[in-house]
Amino acid sequence: MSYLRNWFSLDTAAPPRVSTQTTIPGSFVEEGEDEDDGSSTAGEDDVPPAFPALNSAQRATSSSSSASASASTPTSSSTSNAAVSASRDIPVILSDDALMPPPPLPDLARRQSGVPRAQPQIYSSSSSLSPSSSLLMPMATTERPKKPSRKVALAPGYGPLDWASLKSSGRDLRGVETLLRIPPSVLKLHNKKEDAWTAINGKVYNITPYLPYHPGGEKELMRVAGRDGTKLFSLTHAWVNVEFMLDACLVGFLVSESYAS
Ligand code: HEM
Repeated sequence: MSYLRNWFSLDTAAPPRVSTQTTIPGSFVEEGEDEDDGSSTAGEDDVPPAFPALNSAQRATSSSSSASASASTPTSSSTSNAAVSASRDIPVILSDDALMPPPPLPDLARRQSGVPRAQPQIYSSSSSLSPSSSLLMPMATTERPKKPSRKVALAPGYGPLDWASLKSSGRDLRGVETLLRIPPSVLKLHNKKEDAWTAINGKVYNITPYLPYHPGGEKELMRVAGRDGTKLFSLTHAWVNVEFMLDACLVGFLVSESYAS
């Protein structure tokens, strides 16, 4: 308890109490309420380290106030060293101005109802973070699709996976022995459902086997039968990997009339 008294006691002018108890050298004396007078040699060893530390920033900033505090405290010659250091160590209570300012309010707490929330910093164009790294609701679920899907209902057994397994089945989907050089005049002869070719990005494909598998429907796909369908294809779905989808249907390469002969 003596160390607590040293910390918090302001009554440093009070004369030290003289212990009436005799201490037998070498015997253990428990540091009880009344045994320790702070003046014995053994008591000095038990004085806790100064708090704040002697070289701490807190002590440096509050040196003026603690100096005045100790100046106003009369010290008698009988006051122990521990008591003197205790008067210097009185914790200084900081005013609101001296305290660190509180952290800014989180964004949600600052929101007002009806007022749209400002774009968070991580969405700024200079940021490399994508919106998916935010805790906000994903944009995709809140926005309506710009255009309704024009996909058709495919017959059972004609889904994308069925097309993939047909491609890898080894069945002939080309209808030709070797890859050909095909001029536009030859291409336009293949414009019937049961014999439909189209050219996309310079490659000519037999699209007949793919017709029932096309998610956009047979009718749409037949619009490019017998001609160069590159433009219509790209306008409709440039993201579709036609080279991969129709690799098993490749019949040759589109060439100019003069080059074909
Ligand atoms: C010739 C090679 C073609 C291939 C391999 C092909 C393949 C595909 C594929 C994979 C899809 C589904 C796209 C998706 O899920 O996002 C699709 C959708 C579609 N395709 Fe094609 N397509 C071809 C040509 C064409 C052509 C020439 C047209 C004519 C305009 C067309 C019209 C459509 C339409 C309207 C859709 C539905 C798009 C939507 O989701 O709204 N396709 N096609």
